[in-house]
Amino acid sequence: MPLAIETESLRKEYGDTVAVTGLSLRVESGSVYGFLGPNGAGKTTTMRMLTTLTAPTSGRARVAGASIEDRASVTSRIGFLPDVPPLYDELTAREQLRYAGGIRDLPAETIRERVSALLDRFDLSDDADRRLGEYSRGMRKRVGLIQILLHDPDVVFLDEPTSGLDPRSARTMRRVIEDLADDETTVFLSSHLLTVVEALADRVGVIQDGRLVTEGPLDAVKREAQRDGESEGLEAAFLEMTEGRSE
Ligand SMILES: Nc1ncnc2c1ncn2[C@@H]1O[C@H](COP(=O)(O)OP(=O)(O)OP(=O)(O)O)[C@@H](O)[C@H]1O
Repeated sequence: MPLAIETESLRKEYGDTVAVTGLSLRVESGSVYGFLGPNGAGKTTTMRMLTTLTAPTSGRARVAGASIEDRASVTSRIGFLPDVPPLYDELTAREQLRYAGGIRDLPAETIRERVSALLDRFDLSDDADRRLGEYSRGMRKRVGLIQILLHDPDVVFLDEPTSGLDPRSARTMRRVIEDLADDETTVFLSSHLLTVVEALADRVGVIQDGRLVTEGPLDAVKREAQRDGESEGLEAAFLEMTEGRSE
């Protein structure tokens, strides 16, 4: 299996704070990788390094076949949905998406077709000509997601994709993530919502205090937790593996 993401001893310092250290990860193409950790563990920093938004202090990484030092190659092959999607309140969803397609240098006809098709798929066609300032949080997440799918990326990074969504919108988001994986898109999914990761991920990594404390297929991580713990499930695994180390 080719690798969609490969990192070697990635480290990021902010002044005296070590946000991420010794991070070595391998994510297979077409898989869904769940990246779990409590607040401040280093999830966002990792995603920002892998999406070339911030440079590591040391270490190396390749994403979608290119080094993260080669910003243009990486960004042309990936999409990144941050926790709060970057949208212009004064634009309508359709205007925002056409603008985003233009930044990607997509042909106008491709933009028109893909924007319409994706608005339809995400149930936003009826609201496409309303201003984003009037959109709910869930609707904004969906527009943010369409925005990063316009150029048909090989790898998508989703930071807390279901946070703040009602159950119905969260279910839609989970279905979209499944569809992406079915289409061979690699999904790197960061969340502290264990249910999301448990439902979707092939492999999981648990990060705590900037370090990867466990990594592997979902079943193996669960088994590891069951050997030590009393209760079942990834939530128990997660709590076991993060709580013990924060003292
Ligand atoms: N720009 C920055 N300047 C200084 N410190 C930072 C910066 N970004 C992150 N940090 C610090 O790095 C550590 C990791 O933060 P990060 O945002 O990556 O964690 P996280 O796992 O994404 O947390 P959350 O779930 O709360 O978003 C924290 O101690 C944080 O305070």
